[in-house]
Amino acid sequence: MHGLGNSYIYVDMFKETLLEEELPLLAIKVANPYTGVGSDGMILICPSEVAPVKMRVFNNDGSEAKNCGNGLRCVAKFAYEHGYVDSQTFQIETLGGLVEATVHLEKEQVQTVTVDMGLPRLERKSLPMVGNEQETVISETFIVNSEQLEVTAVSMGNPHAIFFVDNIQEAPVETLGPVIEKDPRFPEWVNVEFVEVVSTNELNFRVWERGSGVTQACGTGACAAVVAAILNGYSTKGQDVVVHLLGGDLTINWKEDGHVWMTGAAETICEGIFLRK
Ligand SMILES: N[C@@H](CCC[C@H](N)C(=O)O)C(=O)O
Repeated sequence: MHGLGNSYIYVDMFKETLLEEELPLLAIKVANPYTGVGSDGMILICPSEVAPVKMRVFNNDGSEAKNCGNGLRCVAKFAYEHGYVDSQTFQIETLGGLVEATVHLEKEQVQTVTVDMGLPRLERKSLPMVGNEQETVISETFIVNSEQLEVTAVSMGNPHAIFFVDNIQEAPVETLGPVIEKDPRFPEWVNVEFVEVVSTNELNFRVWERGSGVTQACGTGACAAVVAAILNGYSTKGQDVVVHLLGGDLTINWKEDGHVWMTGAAETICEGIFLRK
């Protein structure tokens, strides 16, 4: 399945049994475009004790992440269309906590999904980012490869470093992205986003994802970008902001109550059997 081209191989753990220790290598194998299926990683759709369904996310380097916005929309679509939930609004457990998803239907098929992504966390310890644990990181000077940038750091359950740029076409995604991803100031590494402000309700966005590299879209990253834009005075809370990603658009709203809402597409590509060797 994919959300705006951010593709994962989804495994239905209501039916499959996998050993915990084989998961990282399996993610690497299925994600390989030459000897596997090819994807940004692997997502497990699991039974949960606290919600109808639980999501586990593995990047294509085998590392496990705590959250995935595009993955949540696809898990919601899968759970609804496979009858694992009995209403259009339901909770999904993630390693980052519980979120609420609402599926929107056309002819009984889920086309788009809205997810209450919860509260962004801004203190350094929630990323984590080195420095005073309680401090926030808003437009802080960040020198990398002798270049002086300004970073805003936001956790959406997973860590994001956001850099505002004048022109998205010239954003150094593939050059600085991998360097910042593994910068020691982020001990658990970080997702790196470059954002161009088009207007108060429109952003252009490119991402270098932790553990996966350049992807077509990042749902948690788009949420973090809107939070960062508001923290930096480019936009305001309580309005829809359209984020243009390589794979399409997401609508994000950081509401007055502090919750971030994300709406966007979820699509099934194919279903099949992966032969494990
Ligand atoms: N593509 C995702 C995020 C996947 C996890 C991320 N690479 C991490 O390691 O935190 C999204 O849509 O949010």
